[in-house]
Amino acid sequence: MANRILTLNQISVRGLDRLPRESYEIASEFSHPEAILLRSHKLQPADIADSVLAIARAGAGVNNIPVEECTRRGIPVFNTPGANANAVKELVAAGLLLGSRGIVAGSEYVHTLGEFTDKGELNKTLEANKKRFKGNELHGKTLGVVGLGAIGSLVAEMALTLGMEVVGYDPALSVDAAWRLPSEVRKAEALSSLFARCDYVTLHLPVLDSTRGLVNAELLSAMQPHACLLNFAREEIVDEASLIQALDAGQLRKYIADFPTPALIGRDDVILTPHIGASTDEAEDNCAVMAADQLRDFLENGNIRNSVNFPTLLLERVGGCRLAVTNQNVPRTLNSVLTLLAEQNINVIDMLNKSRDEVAYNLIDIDTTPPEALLSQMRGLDGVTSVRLIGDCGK
Ligand SMILES: NC(=O)c1ccc[n+]([C@@H]2O[C@H](COP(=O)([O-])OP(=O)(O)OC[C@H]3O[C@@H](n4cnc5c(N)ncnc54)[C@H](O)[C@@H]3O)[C@@H](O)[C@H]2O)c1
Ligand SMILES: O=C(O)[C@H](O)COP(=O)(O)O
Repeated sequence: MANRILTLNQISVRGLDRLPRESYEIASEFSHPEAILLRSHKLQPADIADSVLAIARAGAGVNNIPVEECTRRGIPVFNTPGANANAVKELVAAGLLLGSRGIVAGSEYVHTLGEFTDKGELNKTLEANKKRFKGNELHGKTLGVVGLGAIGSLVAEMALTLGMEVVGYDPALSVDAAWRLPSEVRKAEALSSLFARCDYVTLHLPVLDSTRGLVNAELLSAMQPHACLLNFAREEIVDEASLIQALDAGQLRKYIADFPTPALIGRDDVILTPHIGASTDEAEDNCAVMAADQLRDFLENGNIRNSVNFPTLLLERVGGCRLAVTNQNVPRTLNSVLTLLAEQNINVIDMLNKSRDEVAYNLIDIDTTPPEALLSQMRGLDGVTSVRLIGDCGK
C-alpha cells in the first residue's frame, strides 16, 4: 500500500518529486496519513492522526510542532538544518544595509514626487533633500551575532567580508559549528557585554522556553542609542513591550525584523518583512528535498537523520525484514523485545540501538516475518511506545 503524505503548506515540487508516486500519495487532505510534511503551519496535537509515523519540517524552526507530544507518541520530528541558511544570511545582509542607509525612507520619499513632470526640477528637489537620508557605512562597525549555528556562522562570515568586526555568543555551540566559524569571530562571555559593545546585534537562535523573551529590558538598556537590533530568528525571542519602550526612549535606533506584529507596524524606527527569510526558490527546493529524503529513508528503512527528538540512527539494509521499535529509555525493555523474538525462534541478523534523552530507538533486522500476534504482544510490553514492521522476509 502507498504511504500517504499530508502536506500542510505548499512544498516545492523538487522535494515532492523525491517521493515516487508508485509508493507515495501526496495531498493536502487525508484523514489517515502515514506522515506530515509542512513548513510554518501551526500543528495542534489533535491534528496528528493515530496513523502518523513521522513529521517532517521543511525548514529550521520546529516551534510550530508539538514536539513533546510527538515524543510521547513515538513520532520522530525531522527538520532540515542549514538548508535555508544562505537565504536568511542574504536577507540579513539586506537588513544591515537597510539599518545603515536611508534606503527605505529615501525610496518612500522619491515615490511622493510623482507630481514633478520636469526632470530638471525633480533633480533640484532630490539634491536639496538627499541630506535627510544620509547614513553610515558598515565597514569598521561591530556586529554581535547571537547563535552561531547554520545561519549565525554564515552571517558572521558575510559581515567579516564587509569589513565589520564580529562578536559572537552561543553557550550551546556544537563542535561542528565551532569548526565552521571564521577565526576572526571574537567570543563574548555574556550577552550583556555583547549588547553593550555592538553597533548591530543579530539574532540566530531557536525559540525555546529558555530563549522566549531573552532580549528583555535589561539587555536593551545596555545597547548604545545608535544601535540596531535585527531579528530574523523568531518574534518571541524579543520581549515586545521592552522593545517598544526602548525604541520610544531612544535606547535603540532601529528594529529590523521578519516578524510583523500589530504594535510594530507603522513605526518609522521599525523595518518589517513578512517572514520571508527562507522564501527563495533555492531554499524552498533545498528544504523540501532534504525533508522528503529524510522522510522516505525513515518510512522505507526506519533510518533517522536530523530529527529534533529522536537519536540519529542509520543501519544499512542487509536483507530480511526490519523492526523499528521505539521505547522509553529505561533498562530491560529491549531485552523483553529480544526475548519475544527468541521465543518464536526468530533470528536477529543485525541490530542497532541508540537513545536520546527519554527516547530509545532500535532497528532490528530479522530473518522471519513475525506474526501479527507477536507484534501486538511487543506493542503491549512495558515501556514500548511503537513497533513497526518494515518489509517482508518472504517466510
Ligand atoms: N526568518 C526565517 O525565515 C528563518 C529561516 C530559518 C531559520 N529561522 C530561525 O532561525 C533559527 C536558527 O536557525 P539555524 O538554522 O541557524 O539553527 P541552528 O540550530 O543551526 O543554530 C542555532 C544556534 O543557536 C544556539 N543557541 C541556542 N540557545 C542559545 C542561546 N540561549 N543563546 C545563544 N545561542 C543559542 C545553538 O547552540 C545553535 O548553535 C531557527 O531556529 C529559526 O527559528 C528563521
Ligand atoms: O524556521 C524556518 O526555517 C523559517 O522560519 C522558514 O519558515 P517557512 O518555511 O515557513 O518560510
